[in-house]
Amino acid sequence: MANFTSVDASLEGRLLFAVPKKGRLNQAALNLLEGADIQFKRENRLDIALVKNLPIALIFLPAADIPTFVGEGQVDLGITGWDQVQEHDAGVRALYRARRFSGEITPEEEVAHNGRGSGCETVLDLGFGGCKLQVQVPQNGIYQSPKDLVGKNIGTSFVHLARKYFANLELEADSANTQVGGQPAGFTGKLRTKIIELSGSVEAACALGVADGIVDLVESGETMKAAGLKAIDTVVESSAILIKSRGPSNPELVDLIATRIRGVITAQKYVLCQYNIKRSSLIEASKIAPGKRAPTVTTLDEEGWVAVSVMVEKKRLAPIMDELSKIGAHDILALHSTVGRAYPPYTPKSLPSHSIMSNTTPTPSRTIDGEVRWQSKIYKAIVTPIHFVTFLLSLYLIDSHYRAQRYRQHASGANNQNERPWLHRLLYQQRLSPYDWVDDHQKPSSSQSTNATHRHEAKTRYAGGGPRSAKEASGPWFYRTKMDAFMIHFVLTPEAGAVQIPAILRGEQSPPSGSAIGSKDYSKRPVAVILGGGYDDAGIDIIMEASKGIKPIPWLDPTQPAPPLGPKYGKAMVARIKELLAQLDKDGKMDEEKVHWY
Ligand SMILES: Nc1ncnc2c1ncn2[C@@H]1O[C@H](COP(=O)(O)OP(=O)(O)OP(=O)(O)O)[C@@H](O)[C@H]1O
Ligand SMILES: O=P(O)(O)OC[C@H]1O[C@H](OP(=O)(O)OP(=O)(O)O)[C@H](O)[C@@H]1O
Repeated sequence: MANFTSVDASLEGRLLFAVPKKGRLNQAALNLLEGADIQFKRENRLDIALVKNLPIALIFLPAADIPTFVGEGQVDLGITGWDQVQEHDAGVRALYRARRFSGEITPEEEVAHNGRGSGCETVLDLGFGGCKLQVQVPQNGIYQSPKDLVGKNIGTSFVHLARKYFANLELEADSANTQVGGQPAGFTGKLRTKIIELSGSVEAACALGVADGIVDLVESGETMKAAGLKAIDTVVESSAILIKSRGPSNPELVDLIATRIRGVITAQKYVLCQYNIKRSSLIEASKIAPGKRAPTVTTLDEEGWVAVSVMVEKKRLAPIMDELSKIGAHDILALHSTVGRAYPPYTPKSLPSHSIMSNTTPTPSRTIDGEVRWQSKIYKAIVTPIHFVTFLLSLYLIDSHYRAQRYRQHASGANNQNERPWLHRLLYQQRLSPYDWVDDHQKPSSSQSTNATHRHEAKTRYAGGGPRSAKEASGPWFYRTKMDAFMIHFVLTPEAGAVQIPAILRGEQSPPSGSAIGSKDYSKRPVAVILGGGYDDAGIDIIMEASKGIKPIPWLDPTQPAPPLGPKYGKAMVARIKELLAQLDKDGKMDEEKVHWY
């Protein structure tokens, strides 16, 4: 039972969000909340949970009651089934119709109330909880069509929708009779069909002689079949939806949640399918799985073979994998859902060298040869700590080297420099780095003026730069040479990007994050999304789809030929990014939602 009084005060200022407390929609709704980074801890038996990272309180309610709470405006937002919203709507209409019949309200007042509907507005379809509310009768019984059930007993949990359905049937039957007998027809509010309200196990009603037919939900059809029933009509097709009240307390927060959930749904809808195939079959394979834009193709070391990554709708994955294997695709792998198939069945020899599976498939020495495995354990036990310590040491050395260099170069002018100026210049070639923050009250010298001013402008625009604290602003002349001054936020996976990037583009000040990299300064919105080489078209599509229409911004895609990975790679890519951004800025294209290659 809900303990509302004890948490009353803490609900103050929070958006109330109703979530199904049990049943078919419960787990999927909780998964969505987790994906949207809505963090909460639900105490045992308490039906209210305060969200830790947003001003939201979750209210756990039966799915059937959620439309009532949202419709009445006591709760701002809710997840429930479309069928439940329809049932609530039919109930509200029935109530006003009854009041009109009793003379309590006028026909005009009834129309006005109906115009306002149930008070619930659909925000978005959540893509799960798909089912149909169907009229069902005994498989071998005497009823063949819905009209055979007029005047009979109907068992259901959806009494209002069932009443509406049979009222229409009766009206149809009566008007047919009118045409024959010449009597006036019209629904009088008295239903001849008897609707019997049942709260569960509705399918048992016919066998037990309680009802002649039922109106109940069907998904797989297993329950119906097991109860010896068959469907003869569909009343409503349903899936889970996000609904909001007419006047939510915080419309911006409602939009934010909707955007995050939309991102999660997009990411859930697709999987990344990877496979190896002969280049000669590539065109045929692209017809089977064209991806959202185009498949990403990588040449393998084995002559004539390529590795392909492509985004595939999850529900079409199995037939697509079958089709691909038919035309000779090998090592088909679906990422993010851990579903995989290898054609032909895996043997170490059958793998093309350096194929996409080589990263994920254990090497023979690790999986087949027990002795080697034993040796490698000892080897690992000795070498891993050495690697770890060496890694930490090298980080320390790099950091202290650059820290010392920054101090030497910039500590309150030349007086504080340890070396003589000529030696300093010789050693460090003092010049601004691409990511420098140039202090506002410390104007660049005339020899640096054009570049530095340009850089200063670029910095302010592209990175939202400047001192991070008052101490830093009043401190010694300080250069920030680390990438995080330029990069606000770093995204690790397409799924994370589908949630995090839309949040940042919307201007959220504390968007969800899975990485410590980046300045995390969200006070200015970013001006570009720079896609790294680790994302292929499929991954990029997932993020872009979720971010569509939020803020027009250039998306920089590293699809041009690049130098091989190595010391030159980073520098070259950064130079290209900067060059492209400057060009887009010059051409006035920074406000267009477009992909540009760099
Ligand atoms: N078999 C099903 N398959 C998919 N979705 C379903 C199915 N049954 C119900 N639903 C959806 O889930 C919603 C909640 O139904 P469910 O029976 O799980 O609720 P509940 O709160 O547990 O109620 P009850 O106690 O009556 O079972 C339904 O309104 C419908 O939208
Ligand atoms: O077509 P199927 O996949 O078999 O699903 C249909 C069943 O699911 C729902 O009941 P639920 O299991 O939620 O329990 P209930 O009968 O107590 O409502 C519905 O009322 C059906 O009985």
